[in-house]
Order: sequence, then structure tokens, then C-alpha cells
Amino acid sequence: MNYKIAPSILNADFWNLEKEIKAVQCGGADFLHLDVIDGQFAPSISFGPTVIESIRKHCHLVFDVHLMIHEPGKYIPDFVNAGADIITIHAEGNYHLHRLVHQIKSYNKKAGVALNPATPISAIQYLINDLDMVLVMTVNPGFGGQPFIPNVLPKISELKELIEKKNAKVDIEVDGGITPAEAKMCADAGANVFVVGSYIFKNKAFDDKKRAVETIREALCAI
Ligand SMILES: O=C(CO)[C@@H](O)[C@H](O)COP(=O)(O)O
Ligand SMILES: [Fe+2]
Repeated sequence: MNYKIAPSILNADFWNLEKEIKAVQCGGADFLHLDVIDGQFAPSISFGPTVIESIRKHCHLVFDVHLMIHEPGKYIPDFVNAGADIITIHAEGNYHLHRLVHQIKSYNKKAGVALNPATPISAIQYLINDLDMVLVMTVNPGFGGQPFIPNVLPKISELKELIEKKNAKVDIEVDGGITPAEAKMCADAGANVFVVGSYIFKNKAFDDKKRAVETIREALCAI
């Protein structure tokens, strides 16, 4: 299985961002997960396209932009111009999800839809063949460092079944509270992309963030 690791910089040390990102790149990360939060859709404020554009100039990883913002359609061109490769919007509150997904794809970017822990798979049932990725939130959106919600695991298996039934080509990304143990559980349920924030960037066990990424990979390789 081709598993992808996507470090989230939400809880990184922004003073040392260059060092932090270089370390995860060296550790074999595939994506860089960029959490954009506006304080309206979810209860905190992070960063926007200007920060992403600055990182883009120096980082070759796939930019996986997770938009937790109100009215994302207004800002999709800004994130495209900032260098996003994958743009994920939430199913919740976006009344014209199909239109937004095709807006993202019209820029030749990959489109994802994220589901909060309480949102059922049926929210994307009729859209699944249009998507490149479904992001299954394993915490409520807004903050890094929250504990993984195990009740979401059956949703991952249900999504995997839907993808197979509809013959779709869609990545299943999990996001929130992922450590090697949760990565393994989610992979067993069908996930193939793993967002990892605090375990890498706020972990006293690792001086070297590179090693933290490697331990996630080792857990997935052991499956
Ligand atoms: O989207 C979010 C939070 O809203 C996530 O991407 C987190 O930032 C992941 O961080 P950890 O839960 O791994 O600390
Ligand atoms: Fe995220």
C-alpha cells in the first residue's frame, strides 16, 4: 500500500518554520498539510495564502490545503495562486459542494471534501466519483493536539466500501490526534493519507522531527 504522510504545521514552531519543514522533508513526508482556519467556521485563527506562498518557494512537498473557512469559494483562486496542489473544503455549511469541488478542479488542482466527526458519509455519496480525496476528521476542527475520536473508525471503513462500490479513485485522509498507533488503526480501516501534527511538532520524545515522521512510516510499514 502506498501510504502518504502529511505533517500539519499548525502546531509547528513558526520562529523556526524553515528548520521544521526541512526536517519533515528529510524524514520522508509526502505532503505538507496546511490548516487554514478563519475563526468562523472553526474556533481559531491560523494563517492564509501569504504564508503558504512564502513556504511554496522553498518546499517541494505536495501542498495539501485544508480550508476550515466560511465561504471558501471566495478564496479558492488565492490558494491556487499561493501554490496549493490539493484543496479540501468541508461538507458542512457549504451548500453548493458540487459547484465548489468543480471550481477547484477547473484550476487543475485536486479536490477534497472533509467530514467532521458527526457528519455521515451520505454527505458525499453522490459526489464521490468527482473527488480526489475525502478527509475524515478524527477530531473536531480548529486545533492541533486534541485526542483521536475512535468512534470515527467505522466511518473510514464505510467510506472505503463506498469508494469500492462506486469504482472511484479517491484517497482517504485522516486528520486529528494521529500517532503511530492511530495511524495503524486508520490504515486497517482503509485510510491511506495520514495528517500528523502534534506528534511531530509538539513531541518532547523527539529532538529531531525527522525521526518522528520515520516512526509513523515504520508503524505503517509493519502492517
Ligand atoms: O485540521 C486540523 C485541526 O483542525 C488538523 O490538521 C490538526 O492540526 C492536526 O493536528 P494534530 O491533531 O495531529 O495535533
Ligand atoms: Fe487539517
